[in-house]
Amino acid sequence: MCTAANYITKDHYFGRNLDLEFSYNEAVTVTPRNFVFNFRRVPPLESHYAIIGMATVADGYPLYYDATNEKGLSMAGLNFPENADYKPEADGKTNITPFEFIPWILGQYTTVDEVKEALKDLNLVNIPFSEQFPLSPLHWIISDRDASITVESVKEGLKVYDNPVGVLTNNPTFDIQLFNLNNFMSLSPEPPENNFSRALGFDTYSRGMGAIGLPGDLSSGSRFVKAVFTKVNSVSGNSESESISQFFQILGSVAQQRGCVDVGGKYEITIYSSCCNTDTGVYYYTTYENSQVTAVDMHRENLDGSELASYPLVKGQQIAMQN
Ligand SMILES: C[C@H](CCC(=O)NCCS(=O)(=O)O)[C@H]1CC[C@H]2[C@@H]3[C@H](O)C[C@@H]4C[C@H](O)CC[C@]4(C)[C@H]3C[C@H](O)[C@]12C
Repeated sequence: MCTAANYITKDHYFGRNLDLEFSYNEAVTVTPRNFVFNFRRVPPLESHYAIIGMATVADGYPLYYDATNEKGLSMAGLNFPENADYKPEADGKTNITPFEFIPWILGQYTTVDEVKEALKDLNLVNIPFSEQFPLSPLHWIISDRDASITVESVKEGLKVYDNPVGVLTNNPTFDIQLFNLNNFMSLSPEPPENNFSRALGFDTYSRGMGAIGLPGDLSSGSRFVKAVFTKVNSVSGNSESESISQFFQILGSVAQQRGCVDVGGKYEITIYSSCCNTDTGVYYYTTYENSQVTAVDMHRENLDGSELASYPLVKGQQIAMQN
C-alpha cells in the first residue's frame, strides 16, 4: 500500500509513502534534458524537461516510482492490484508502457490540462520492461499547483478522474474512494456538537473528539480517508521548514509500522516518504530508519547533460548527540 499527496503553502509540494515489504534498490535520480528516453512503441524523446524523483535504474533506464519535472508537474504510481488492466497495442493510439508513463508525461508536459489532452489518445500497452521487472499493476496521480487527476487503466479502458482532494492510495477504484468520503462529512477538527439527542447531556471530555470515527487502520480505503482529513485540515506556515515538516506529518498519519501489516511472514513498512518542492526542484526524503530529512536539489546537477545522476538512499538513523 502506498499513499501520495500534494500540498500547497507558498510553494507546491508533492510526495508519497512507499509501503512495501522489500525494496528494489530505489535511488533519488535526476534525468537531465538530453538523456535519450527510448520508448518501445513511440519515437524517443531526445530532449525533454529534466526530471527528479525516486527510481530503480535498470539497464541505464530510470524506472520512476514518483517524480517531478523542472516545470513542477508531478506524478506517482501506486499499487492497483486486480484492477489495473493494460492493453494490447492499438492502432491509431499512443502506445506507452506503464514503466514509460512517468518519463513520457513529465518529459513533455507542464500542466494537468495539457496531460488531460494527451491522455485522450493514450493506450497503456501490456509490454513489461524485462523478465526481472514484469508489469506492475499501478494507477497514477498527476498534479500541478492547480489541479490533480487520477489515471486508471481498467477492464473498461482508460479512466481519467479529476482528483479534487489531491490524495491517492490503492484499491478500490478512485470513484469509489472519493464517494466513500461522503460517509465522513460529519468529522471535524473542532469539538463535536450534540446532534445525538437533545434529551441527553454529553461531555466533550477530550480534545480531538470531533474526528471520532476517523479510520485509523492501514487498509487503503481507510488511509485514503485519514490522509484526506489530515491534509485538508492541515495548517502550515510558508517557510520551507514548516512546509516540509507539515507534509511529512501528513504522510506520517498513514505510515506503516513494521509488524502491523503481515503479508505472509513479512511485514509491509513505509520504506521511504518523499516530499518534493515542485517549485524549486528539491526532493526531500526520510526512510523507515532514517528520520532525518535528506535532500537532492535537481538544479545542482547539469540539467543540460545526458547522463543520469543517482543518489542511493541514506538509511539508518542520523543521530545528533547533544552532549
Ligand atoms: C509496489 C510499489 C507501490 C507500493 C505499494 O502500493 N505497495 C503495496 C503492495 S500491496 O498492494 O499491499 O500488495 C510500486 C510503485 C512503483 C513501482 C515500480 C515502478 O513502477 C518501476 C518499476 C516498473 C517495473 O515494471 C516493475 C518494477 C518497478 C521497480 C516497480 C515495482 C513496484 O511495482 C513499485 C515499487
